[in-house]
Amino acid sequence: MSAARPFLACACFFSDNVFVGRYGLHVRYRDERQLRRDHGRALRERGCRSDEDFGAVLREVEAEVQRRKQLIHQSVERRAIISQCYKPKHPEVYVLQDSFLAPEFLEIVRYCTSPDAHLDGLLQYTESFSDKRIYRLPVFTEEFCQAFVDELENFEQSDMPKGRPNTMNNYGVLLNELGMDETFITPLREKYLQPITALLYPDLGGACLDSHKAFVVKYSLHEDLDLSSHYDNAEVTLNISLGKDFTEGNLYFGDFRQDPTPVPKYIEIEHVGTQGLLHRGGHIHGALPIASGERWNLIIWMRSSAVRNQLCPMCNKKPDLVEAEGFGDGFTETLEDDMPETVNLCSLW
Ligand SMILES: O=C(O)CCC(=O)C(=O)O
Ligand SMILES: [Fe+2]
Repeated sequence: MSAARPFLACACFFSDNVFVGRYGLHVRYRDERQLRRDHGRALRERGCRSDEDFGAVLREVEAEVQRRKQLIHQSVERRAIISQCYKPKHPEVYVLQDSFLAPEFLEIVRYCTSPDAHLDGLLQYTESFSDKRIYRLPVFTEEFCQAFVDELENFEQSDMPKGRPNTMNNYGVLLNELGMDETFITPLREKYLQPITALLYPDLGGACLDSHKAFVVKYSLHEDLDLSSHYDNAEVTLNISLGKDFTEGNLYFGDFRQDPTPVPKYIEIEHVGTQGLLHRGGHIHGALPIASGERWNLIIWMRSSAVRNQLCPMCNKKPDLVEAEGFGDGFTETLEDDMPETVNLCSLW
């Protein structure tokens, strides 16, 4: 079974999807000539005109590639330091309990795990947005969200080493470094979320989401205000609003990555405290700037090795597998025996 195998990453992490913040553009980077050839025009169109401008982009991209190369090692070190030295303010929030979850969410999970559960039945419990396969559902209680954000602020104010949540968000917390994967996020994914995603996204491996990357992102007026358009390194994403109070900062969604239209139509969706939005990871989206307050979200990028082993969602090629720590990027080695003529996404459905 794939679950027993170590999780791996795709080598494209060290060259593809490098975000150039100042021009809001994702680029691929092998060397300077290739960067000019592949992205020179798009960069010029966004205002990168002089040699100095281009030099600054080159330095930013090279620094990001270097950061990625050191990432695994540094993350392991941070995790060790945090587990030895950090004193949680709310130790109880590290271990998932039913009491953290909204009664309506537990009701949805009960429905999805019942023998006759079906998609139309589930849709009675959730709010769906147009035909985009985006769903809103209650997840946590207010009390849990408050205690969790208070805990994260305590961590933020501590002198513990902190990593960036992903290549685009600068502020937030990587939950595996806080030691929350085993006791919180994995049980949440396996026991509560998977019955739901199995009905909503069977074609994306929703019944066999076997790993994740979970982090909290934070926006405030003097930190990140918004998030540029992107797609996630995930088959299915859950984005839960933890508060605090904020105005504006809606999410927007455009096309599905593999299905772009010439003029994408965007829809805006408001984030409601304690509630989650489920969407396909490959759905292009971003967050509009907040106008006041602080916006904290728990993001869970859920991955299915059965799906991504066929095609890496970040480079759109057969993954070039490289070793990784923990869940890596959710790939596993595919053995000859696993490969029927047609891809058996997952034996559970
Ligand atoms: O801030 C948000 O609500 C969106 C975050 C997001 O899309 C991401 O981190 O992948
Ligand atoms: Fe995202």
